[in-house]
Amino acid sequence: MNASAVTSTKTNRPRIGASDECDMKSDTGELFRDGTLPPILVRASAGTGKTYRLTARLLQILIQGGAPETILATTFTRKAAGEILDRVLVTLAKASTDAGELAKLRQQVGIETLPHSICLQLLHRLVANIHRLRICTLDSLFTQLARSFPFELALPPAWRLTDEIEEEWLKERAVDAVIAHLDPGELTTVLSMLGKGDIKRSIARELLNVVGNAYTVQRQCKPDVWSKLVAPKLPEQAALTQAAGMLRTAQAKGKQIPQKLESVAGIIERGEFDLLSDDTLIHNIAKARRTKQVVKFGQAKMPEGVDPYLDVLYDAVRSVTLAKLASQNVATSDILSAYDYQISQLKESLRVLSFDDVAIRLASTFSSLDRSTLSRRMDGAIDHVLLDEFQDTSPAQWQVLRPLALRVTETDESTESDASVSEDEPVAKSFFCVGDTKQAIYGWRGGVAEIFEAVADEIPNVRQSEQNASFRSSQVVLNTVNDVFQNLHRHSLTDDAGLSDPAEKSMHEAKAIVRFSKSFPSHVSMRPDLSGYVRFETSPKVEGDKQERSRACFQLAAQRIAELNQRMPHAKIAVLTRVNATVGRMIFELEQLGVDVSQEGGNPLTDSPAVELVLSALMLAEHPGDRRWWFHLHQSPLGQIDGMSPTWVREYIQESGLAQCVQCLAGVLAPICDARDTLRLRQLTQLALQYEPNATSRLRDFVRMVGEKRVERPQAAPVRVMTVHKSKGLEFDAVFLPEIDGSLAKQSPMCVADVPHLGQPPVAMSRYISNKSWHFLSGQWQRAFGGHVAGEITEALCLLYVAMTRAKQALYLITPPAKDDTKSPAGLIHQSLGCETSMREGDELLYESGDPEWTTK
Ligand SMILES: Nc1ncnc2c1ncn2[C@@H]1O[C@H](COP(=O)(O)OP(=O)(O)OP(=O)(O)O)[C@@H](O)[C@H]1O
Repeated sequence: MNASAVTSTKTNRPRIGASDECDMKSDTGELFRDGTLPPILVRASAGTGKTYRLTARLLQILIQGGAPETILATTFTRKAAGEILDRVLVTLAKASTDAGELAKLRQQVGIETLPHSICLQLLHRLVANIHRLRICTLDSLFTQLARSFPFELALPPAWRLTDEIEEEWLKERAVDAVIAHLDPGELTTVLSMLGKGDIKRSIARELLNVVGNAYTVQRQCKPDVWSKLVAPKLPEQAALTQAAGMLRTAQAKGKQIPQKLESVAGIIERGEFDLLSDDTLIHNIAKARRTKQVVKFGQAKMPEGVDPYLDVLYDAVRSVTLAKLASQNVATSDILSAYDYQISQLKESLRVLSFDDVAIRLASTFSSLDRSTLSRRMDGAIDHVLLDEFQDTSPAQWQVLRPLALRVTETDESTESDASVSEDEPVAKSFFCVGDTKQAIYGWRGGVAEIFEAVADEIPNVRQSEQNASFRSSQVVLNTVNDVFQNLHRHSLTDDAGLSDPAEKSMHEAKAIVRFSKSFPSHVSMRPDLSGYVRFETSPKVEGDKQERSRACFQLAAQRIAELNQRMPHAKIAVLTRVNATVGRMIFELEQLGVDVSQEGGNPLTDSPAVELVLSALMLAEHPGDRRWWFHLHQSPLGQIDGMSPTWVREYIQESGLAQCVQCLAGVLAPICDARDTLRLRQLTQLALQYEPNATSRLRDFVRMVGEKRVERPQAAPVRVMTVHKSKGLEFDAVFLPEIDGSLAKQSPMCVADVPHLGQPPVAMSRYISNKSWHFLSGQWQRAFGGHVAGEITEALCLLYVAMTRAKQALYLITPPAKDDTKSPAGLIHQSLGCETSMREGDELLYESGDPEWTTK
């Protein structure tokens, strides 16, 4: 190794470089020569140290003299960004003084001669320039970028970002405005089109649903995306009349077929084709055409000679069905345009933007900016791009990142002539991207795992590497993970994978499962010393509905957790649920057993009765005539305040502000509060302080915000409950999955997008139709619908993978009794693991591996 420490003459910063003759190899396997780090894309399985790898790259750049302001590292959460920065600083600090730590750092960055002194110099330099180092979330990067391009992005002066709650309110207000601007005739027509023929009970709810499902996706598309699905023409009237006559008079045996033909002939004559959209005969015609067989009805074949007339019938039904879908698409497009107008007006008047708004404006601006303008306007060039959790990047986000990524990977002259690059210094630029397509669980927020694949195509000379050795999980846990995901083909769900009929939803589902399974790499543990345990069991059999059955799972999980918590009070235990709604139910079961439990991401403050009292006082001021609030306050110390009345509260707020008033009311309640309520009241006052600068005149807006905003306890309890989505990036000694019984596929989507080019916006969009009607669709649309379904199944598998791989040592899987081949995660696990005991009975141990008496390391 011939590495030497040098100091860059121009910038006077510490720098370590490799000689021309010698490559250096770090323990991450990256080679670099003379200050050049190769562009690299790492496919890293769960627990294999993405953060470690990214931190190593960051340190390599810094040690080679990369200036902090030229580095951009993005990750998924603010917490992860903080962890990366901490690791860089702590690593350098330790390596400055400790020989052992220096040896580790040398190994990590691949520089055997790295001295203490350089680490110390770097540390000083970094601390002095910490504000210049961009380690942030994409949201935060985009906000910074937006501030550099206010005119191009047409941003209103003094704009601010909305949060999720405000965004929901604005959405509701915009939908109300859309409804108010439709005349009653338009409203009925639009709703009947949107709701597929039914006039929905709640107009606003239906519109909110449409907006929630389609608005974000369609914003990135061309305006005509909703008109791409075109219905074929109805057959000529003469052909229809002839078909009706021929079908009616066809010589058919038996009773069933003549009756059917008579009935369809009548429908043809009356032109009521939509009655046949879901008809078995129509399905059979479609199937016979696809399989090149004769048309059957029941067991019998259709009489000879009617085929051409059945074709006319089929074409007519197809035309009418697709025309209806096309008109629903137009109605959806109209509603979304009206909504876009209203929400844009509203946001402009309030001078607010959401993260999505910023990303979309940036995406369209960045695609037309040249690279040197980009560098100049961003307060200097970014020479090093490091992207974490890349699988969850959305197409719009990639459009913003792409020019930055291309700038640091292209070696053409335009990039070399950037003003910010000094001529006597080697151009040190680098690109690093890490992610795991098996963990792509944010499809619903616009994340598209395929973008990961697109990077491999778009970034010139990018090297690809894969890492599957986990520093997190025990081999026992990983063996189960390997067995589950590599044996998914054992489930009957994959039986249709051999089909070649794109009109069959089950084929797309089956193919997605087989694809996932075939590309699943074997995971190995780097911690052979770690004891581990996996247990898969059914909960007791209970009478009752689904709610009761899942309650039995939660109770069993709570019981096992209470035992574990008693045996190992310091073990970190997590219960991961599929949906938010069940988090509270699980917490309830644990609290019943006296387990100290907290919720990741927090609960709304309304989980405290003391907070509820303060909110009642505010509601009383807003609605003096409503006795409910009086009644609530009456028995509490707030009811005893001298002169307490709606006027008293209103005047207090007018004179001293909302936060002061909340603090005063909290002070009155303090003597009767336990530690938990006291903390929640303090958090309520803080929330009021944050809310005050942008407060509306209506107190109920504050009350509603408190009811919706999640506020975390400052310190997590040893047992935590959260959704799988929230658990991303986290790890626990033991993980409980008590909600693996739900269907793998989500409910039918509201709309489907046709995305022929990876990572690009959709070229066409349509409302969804049920699988029974897919045969009416063109090949292009069948692929789009199938692709959507496959994407959802893949996401469900990703969700299970993320959940199982959060476990360091132990994994507990609990399901209610069910059929063995049930189409749920539990069914997949049961079949993949080859469990011999059936899932049908309660209290059954289905699978066990490792040491039930495992202990934490
Ligand atoms: N090279 C390494 N040597 C020792 N421990 C490591 C190494 N890399 C990572 N670890 C440890 O392994 C665990 C998992 O690392 P990390 O969280 O970075 O994984 P990850 O790839 O981001 O996982 P996931 O994608 O599942 O969130 C952490 O406890 C981390 O400290």
